[in-house]
Amino acid sequence: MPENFHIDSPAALRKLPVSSLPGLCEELRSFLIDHVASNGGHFSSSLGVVELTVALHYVFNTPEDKLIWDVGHQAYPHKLLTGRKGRFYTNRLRGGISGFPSREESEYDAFGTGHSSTSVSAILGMACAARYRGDHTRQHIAVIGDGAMTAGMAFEALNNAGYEQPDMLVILNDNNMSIDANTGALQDYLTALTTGRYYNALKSHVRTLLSYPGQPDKWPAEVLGKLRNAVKGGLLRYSNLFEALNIRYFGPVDGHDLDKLVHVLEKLKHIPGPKLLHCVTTKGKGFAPAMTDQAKWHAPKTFDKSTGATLEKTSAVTFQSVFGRTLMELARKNPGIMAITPAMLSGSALTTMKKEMPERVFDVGITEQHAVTFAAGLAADGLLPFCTIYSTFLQRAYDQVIHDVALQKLHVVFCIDRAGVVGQDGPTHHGAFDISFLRCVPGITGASPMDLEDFRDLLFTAQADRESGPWAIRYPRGAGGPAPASSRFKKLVIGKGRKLRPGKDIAVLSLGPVGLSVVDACAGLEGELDVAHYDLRFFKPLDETLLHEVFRRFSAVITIEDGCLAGGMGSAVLEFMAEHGYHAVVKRLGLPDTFAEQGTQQELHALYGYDKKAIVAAVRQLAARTKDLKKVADIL
Ligand SMILES: Cc1ncc(C[n+]2csc(CCOP(=O)(O)OP(=O)(O)O)c2C)c(N)n1
Ligand SMILES: CC(=O)[C@@H](O)[C@H](O)COP(=O)(O)O
Ligand SMILES: [Mg+2]
Repeated sequence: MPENFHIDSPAALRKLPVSSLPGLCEELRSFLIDHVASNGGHFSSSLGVVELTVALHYVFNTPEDKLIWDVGHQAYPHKLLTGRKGRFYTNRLRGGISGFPSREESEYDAFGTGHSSTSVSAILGMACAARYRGDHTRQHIAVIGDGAMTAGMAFEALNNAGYEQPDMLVILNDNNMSIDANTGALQDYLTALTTGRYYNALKSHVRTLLSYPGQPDKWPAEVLGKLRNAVKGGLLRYSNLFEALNIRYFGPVDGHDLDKLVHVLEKLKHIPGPKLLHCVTTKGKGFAPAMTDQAKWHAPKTFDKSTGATLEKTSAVTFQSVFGRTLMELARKNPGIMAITPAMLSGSALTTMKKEMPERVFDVGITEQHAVTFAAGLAADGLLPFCTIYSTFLQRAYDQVIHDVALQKLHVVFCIDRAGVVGQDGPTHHGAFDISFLRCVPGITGASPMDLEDFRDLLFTAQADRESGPWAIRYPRGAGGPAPASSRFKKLVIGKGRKLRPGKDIAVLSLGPVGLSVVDACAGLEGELDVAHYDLRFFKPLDETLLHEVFRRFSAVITIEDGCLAGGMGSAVLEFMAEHGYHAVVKRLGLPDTFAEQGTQQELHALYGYDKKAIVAAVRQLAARTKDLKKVADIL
């Protein structure tokens, strides 16, 4: 057994001599490589912060001292060192530990994360709370990556911290990568800092100047003092972004050098006020393939650890690949089309388009709010932005959707990726709420394709009519049934659904790819029940003609959506029914009023009652119930 393998608590860690720490890091790395190779998960960010994690828990008195991991996808070594090594085999699995820090899971997880750029605000809140209580001993540390630092929210927090001046430490983990290459002027600035071109070079020139022999004798003390103040307080301070915000800047420091890290962190413990330590690390450190192709190894599926070869090969055509290809196809014909992604270039399948037409694809950093208003600006000036955002991250930009796009009737097409349950990322990442929060925004056209061909047609239709205002097209993570049969586009009628199957016993209304499970369920019920199936396709505007037909013909209706029930498509159908005075028994299937847990998408569809089996059961149950009701009505 490796020497330090038993270390799974910071208390035990702190008993080790500093000289043992590199050995522990090696063991943690090899555990991580083994684990992710056989289970998949977030990988290279965790590999990059092994030394930093060990040093932080070594120097600081966690969990009394508060430590927050931004995004939290790099927190695997933190989990291993804080009592979760034994349960780590359940990481991201249904019922297992979360892939992100979670307050419910451990007292060492000072703040739940998953979405980016929250750590500085949260640690500032804790630091101010401690100050208010008169607690001046507790330490407050946030670890934030260079990608996460691009978000407005991180800067809002720094701005506030520089003003409030509580004792807190921000560790900027600069690995020069987001998921894909980090973009933006900030990254250039950080690179300049790490290569010592500006701030540290200036600092050292100033030091030399101020200690030049003989000078103090020649210049009057008052003049020298003024010069010193001017240089230190003005020139030096304003040549560093963080110093300019009243946050003391330290670094850059090699984030893999344990001696150095322990030494610097010990020192910083005793320096009051807000401080930022610029730590330089390598994403994927210790696993050669991950250091070579860092984007690919952000969150791999299972792989062979000796070769780096992927083990899970799938031939399924995904919504993402169809999206990437279709948008390029449309953009070749329509010069107004632009693509925008807030730091999810490869996840949103825009990498190829970026290569082919770089000036028409904007990776704007982790800036969902900016991404939406930037798209609004492009649209206001006559271009046709396809603003591609994961459903869960669009939550951040709700006001921008309403105020900057919808209110001004701008033709922005929101491509809402990862809609519905996403799988093992769990509650922080499920795209549960978008139908509900978009359905109430006036003027938006909201749609969800059932299959890949329909998806292409929706994308085509969304760009075809410049007067159609904002669009939202939601689609899930992963496979979308058979590949599109046709390479031609059909212009769809906005707000029109389709009847996929006539029937007389019961009607099922579906929205999006869950419709494919309904198709299977109906086939399974053949000969037993005659089920009608309607694909609503649009959740706004609703297809009122279709709904009149449904409620005139059926007294039992099931609605199915991959999203939350509260305010969702089923709710819209109920509103329609009430408004038009129809009476029917309506059973809604979708996500209940809880935060959906983690698990594979299939597991979650089953758990929340909208996989094929659950649909069959729901149809049978509702059919039996309405039969009974009919009998009672006949007797009465
Ligand atoms: C609000 C939000 N937008 C996007 C993401 C997706 N995301 C997760 S990690 C990541 C990159 C973060 O880069 P960085 O902070 O530098 O950490 P690294 O991966 O380099 O360790 C992105 C874009 C997210 N989690 N939250
Ligand atoms: C931590 C984070 O937010 C991303 O890494 C996210 O897990 C990516 O999800 P996809 O794998 O669905 O792109
Ligand atoms: Mg980074």
